[in-house]
Amino acid sequence: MSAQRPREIAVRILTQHARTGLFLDTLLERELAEQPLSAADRRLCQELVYGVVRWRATLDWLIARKTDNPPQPQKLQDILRIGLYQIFWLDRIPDHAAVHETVELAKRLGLTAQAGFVNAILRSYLREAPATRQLLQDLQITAPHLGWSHPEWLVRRWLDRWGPDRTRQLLHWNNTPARNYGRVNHLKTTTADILRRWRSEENVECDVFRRDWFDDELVYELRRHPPLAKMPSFQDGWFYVQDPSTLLAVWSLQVRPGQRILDTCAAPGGKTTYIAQLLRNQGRILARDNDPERLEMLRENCQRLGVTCAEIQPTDASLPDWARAGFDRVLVDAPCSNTGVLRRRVDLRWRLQGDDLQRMPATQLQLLRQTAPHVRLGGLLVYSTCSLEPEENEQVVRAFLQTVPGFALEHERILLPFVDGVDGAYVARLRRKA
Ligand SMILES: C[S@@+](CC[C@H](N)C(=O)[O-])C[C@H]1O[C@@H](n2cnc3c(N)ncnc32)[C@H](O)[C@@H]1O
Repeated sequence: MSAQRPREIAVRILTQHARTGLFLDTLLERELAEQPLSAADRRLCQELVYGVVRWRATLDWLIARKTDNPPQPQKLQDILRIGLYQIFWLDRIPDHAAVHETVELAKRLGLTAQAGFVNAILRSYLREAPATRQLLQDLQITAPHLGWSHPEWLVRRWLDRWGPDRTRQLLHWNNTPARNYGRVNHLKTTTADILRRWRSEENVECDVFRRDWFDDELVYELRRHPPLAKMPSFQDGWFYVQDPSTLLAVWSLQVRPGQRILDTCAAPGGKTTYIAQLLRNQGRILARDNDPERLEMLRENCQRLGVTCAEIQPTDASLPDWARAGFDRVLVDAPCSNTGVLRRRVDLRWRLQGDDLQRMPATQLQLLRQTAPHVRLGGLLVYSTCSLEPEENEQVVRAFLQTVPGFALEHERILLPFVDGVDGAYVARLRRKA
């Protein structure tokens, strides 16, 4: 196969994504594995794909202003989006190069007849660039769902709840590329050793990241690093990549060595492996999930991180199960709408539907109800999500407390990106009365 250019690959991924609905990460991984691109071209391809999906509504608004019959056929629309994204969002590509490359791209992809149309729209925006930049800024105030490229129903509910300033901070957060954080795995190394290895052998630049829900010198922001999966320290299981918000649920569990812990929705294991670390592998974790592929990831992660205290079991936790009881700690890290992690999963905002927030709580409540009997008297049940929505958080917990006797709410907390500087997360700790 002849070498392909990053913009061509980006259009192909975007078109496939629109046609098949496959996850962007999957498509990117597949395409980039097949193409011999330089590191810079890979970065450009990734940036175009993620950027265009993230800013889709704003880009389409720009395109619609200049065309009579929006939207254009998929491939043409994607080419225009890529052109405009380079002009208004990517500083490092000179404007004229962005136009030239995009027009050539249209020709190479068989749209020779439309190349003049692409050229006309992009050049017209180049002429009006300062005014358009101002227009885009105004749009963030007058129509934030378009100005910040989010579903309108979601922005409306956030505005009702938090008002314009905080909502804007959240929308900005969601459109900012996510940072990578490594949690040091003390089952395999010490903080001093991994820092030495990162800096001297692996050319990593990192900063310690501290919050009140985990120990100091545990989490590091990886500001510069080689591809994570290729780092020997990653392969050796010296660290796990996760957002610091995910550690709050485990902190709430109050883990002590020797305990028996049930982790009902465990895959791919970010929390299971941290629980094992706090247990110092002394105690038992029963780690369950109902998704075979994710269970495989859980297995690999436990093995890589040296977790020896976990038994992994495929289980549908929404069904009754009387076989196991008497756990000191039970974690229900429930499937949810994921509205707290939209910056990490850029295509998710377009998959979300308003009725997800009616559908998910029933599943979440069912998981809590079926899991509750496994907690020993006096033990703890922690419920967590990465949703910002009350329907999936406090309302589920209230519905549980009203219908299942014998539990008391001990602690509840929501992490908000614009307050805590981490992804969104909700955690409630309930104690089973002795
Ligand atoms: C938020 S994710 C869990 C993330 C995990 N705790 C971690 O920290 O890496 C939710 C998980 O619930 C699992 N799940 C969904 N429905 C389930 C069910 N009925 N029984 C068991 N697991 C379920 C999903 O497969 C998914 O892995």
